[in-house]
Amino acid sequence: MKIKKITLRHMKLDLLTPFVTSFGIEYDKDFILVEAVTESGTTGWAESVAMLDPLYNEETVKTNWHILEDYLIPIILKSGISHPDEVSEKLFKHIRGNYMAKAAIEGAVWDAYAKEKGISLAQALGGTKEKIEVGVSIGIQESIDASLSVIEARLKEGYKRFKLKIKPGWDVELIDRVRQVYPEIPLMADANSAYTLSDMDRLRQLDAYNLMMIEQPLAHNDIIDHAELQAVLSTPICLDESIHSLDDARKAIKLGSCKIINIKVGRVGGLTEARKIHDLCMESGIPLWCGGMLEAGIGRAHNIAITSLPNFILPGDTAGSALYWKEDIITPEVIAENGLISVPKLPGIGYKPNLEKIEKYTLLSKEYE
Ligand SMILES: O=C(O)CCC(=O)C1=CC=C[C@@H](O)[C@@H]1C(=O)O
Ligand SMILES: [Mg+2]
Repeated sequence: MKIKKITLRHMKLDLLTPFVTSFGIEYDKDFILVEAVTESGTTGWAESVAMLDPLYNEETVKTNWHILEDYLIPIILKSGISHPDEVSEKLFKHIRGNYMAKAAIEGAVWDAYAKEKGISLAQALGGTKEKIEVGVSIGIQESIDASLSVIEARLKEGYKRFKLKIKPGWDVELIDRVRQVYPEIPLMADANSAYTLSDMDRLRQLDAYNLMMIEQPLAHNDIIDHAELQAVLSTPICLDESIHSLDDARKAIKLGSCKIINIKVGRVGGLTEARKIHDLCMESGIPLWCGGMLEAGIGRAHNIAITSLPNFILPGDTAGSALYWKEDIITPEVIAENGLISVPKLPGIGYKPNLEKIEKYTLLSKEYE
């Protein structure tokens, strides 16, 4: 397979409601959309999950555009590709970091490859599920009552798991109140690195609430302190930001830094690496779930495909499009019915990019041949 043309688009979609975490507020979503056309005319699509500002990690829309334009696209356009695994294992191997940029173009190659084989992306990855269970990620609200109202609404929609963003001062009281109202719901907390080991006693208070996990309590690039914290917490730690590769996952498991891992395809450099982490975690008895980065429909489609692999045991963040966008850039939109999403059987990502909506939300586009 040979990619003859790549188009980058800087997209901007307005979130239905601002998304508040321990590190900032997102009112709308800027991201790069990658379109790759093969010599036989097949088109593959993927999204970069890099944010406008370097708040989740060091990558941004601008750094991605530079790495894609000056390094990754020239490599792809001059290479023959017999399998998408070659993109990360060979073609991009010498390029350090920039995982979200790499994942964006590797994902488009995977989509095109699956389409040329006439199989779904899920099938191409080795997925086994017909449906996936999904939950919701609920940002920091103006009040605990507001958080309770959001949970009530999502519970009625049938979502399978409730992730609450926490930070110092918005943690124990919040979880306590939620547990008073909802003693049994599958509940977890995501701290986005808002704590340090000095907060150990405060974090241990959360052990009283039967949380599924506490996600990324400590520094974004740490696995040592997380191992010390996990040794005293009965609640499983889930790592998100700390895991960028198969090697990071291996070391975190070896050290006992976590009992669960949140896979984000963009954070780990693409679907090939995500599948390798999946296989290691399956051998090691570490359950996975697929995290979200407020993706639009094409990114959500990739998340659905990877979540179809068997060790994605826990509900992920890939909720329905309607929770995020007035209108999505795919048809049909991603629909979660009673917290379940059917894994598409059509070739590739299984959702049709909506070119009219893509143009509507494109701020800038550039073609590379
Ligand atoms: O896409 C979703 O609904 C998940 C959103 C979400 O929880 C996150 C998005 C982006 C960065 C973080 O704030 C956070 C996460 O850590 O998972
Ligand atoms: Mg997270």
